[in-house]
Amino acid sequence: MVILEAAALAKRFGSVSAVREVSLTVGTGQIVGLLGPNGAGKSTTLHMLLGLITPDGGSIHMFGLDLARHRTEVLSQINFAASYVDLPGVLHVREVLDTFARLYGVRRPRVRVEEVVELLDLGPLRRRRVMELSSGQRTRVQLAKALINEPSLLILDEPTANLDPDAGDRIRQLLVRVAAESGRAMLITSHNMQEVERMCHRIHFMSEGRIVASGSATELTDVYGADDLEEVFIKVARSVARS
Ligand SMILES: Nc1ncnc2c1ncn2[C@@H]1O[C@H](COP(=O)(O)OP(=O)(O)OP(=O)(O)O)[C@@H](O)[C@H]1O
Repeated sequence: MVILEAAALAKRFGSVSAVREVSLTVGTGQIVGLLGPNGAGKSTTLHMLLGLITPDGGSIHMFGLDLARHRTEVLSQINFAASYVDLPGVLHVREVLDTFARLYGVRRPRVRVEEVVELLDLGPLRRRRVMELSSGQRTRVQLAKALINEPSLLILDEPTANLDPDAGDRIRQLLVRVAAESGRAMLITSHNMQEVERMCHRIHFMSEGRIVASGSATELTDVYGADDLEEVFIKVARSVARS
C-alpha cells in the first residue's frame, strides 16, 4: 500500500532552485533512501513532506490524503528525527518522552514511553537531563521520540550521524526490524553508503535539486558498473557535475 506519494515537488529559495520536479513514493514496510551531495536538496524535500515549509509546486499525499488540506490528520500519523532538532535540554529523558506522548495524544502514554525506552536502550538515561547527554545518546532519545506515536511513516534525516559503529549498527537493525514487523514506512537521508545499502529497499540519488538516479542498491551498482553504492555515489555526483 502506498503511504507517501510526492509528485513534482519544487522549492526555490530566492535564486536557488533547491528542489525541482521531485517525485517519489514510499509503501508500507518500505525503507526508501534519499542520497546526494551536500546541498542536493534532501533536507528541503523532507521539510516539505513534514509540512515545515510549503512547496512552490507539486503535491504531497500521505495515506491517500492531501497534506495541504488534511494537515493535522496526516501529521499525527508521521514522525521525524534529525540531530539538528533540539529537544528541551532542561527536561529529563523520561519527561521529554512523556511530553511528546501527550502532545501526540498517545493512548496509554506511560506504557508507550516504557516501550520506547526499552527499544532504544534508554533505561540508564531515564533520569538524566537532555543537556547532559552525549550527541549519540541524544540521537537515541530523538529516535525514541520519533517512534512514540507509532507512526505509519517515519522521516529520518541522517538517523545514525552521531552514533559510534556499534550503536549505529544496533539502530540500523532496530529500524529494519521495526519496518518489517510493524509495516512502518521510512524515508531516510544518509551519507553512510553501507548503511543505505543495508537498510534501503529503494534509493533515489538527488543532485542540484533533482532525482537523477533511482533503484535498489543492486540495480544501481549494476547500471553504473560499480562495486558498491559508494562508487555509484561518486560516479553519479561527478557525472552530474561535468554535465
Ligand atoms: N532556508 C533556506 N534559505 C536559503 N537557501 C536554502 C535554505 N534551505 C536550504 N537552502 C539551499 O537549498 C539547497 C538545498 O539545501 P538542502 O539543505 O536541502 O540540501 P541537503 O541535500 O540536505 O544537503 P546536506 O547533505 O548538506 O544536508 C542548498 O543550496 C541550500 O543552500
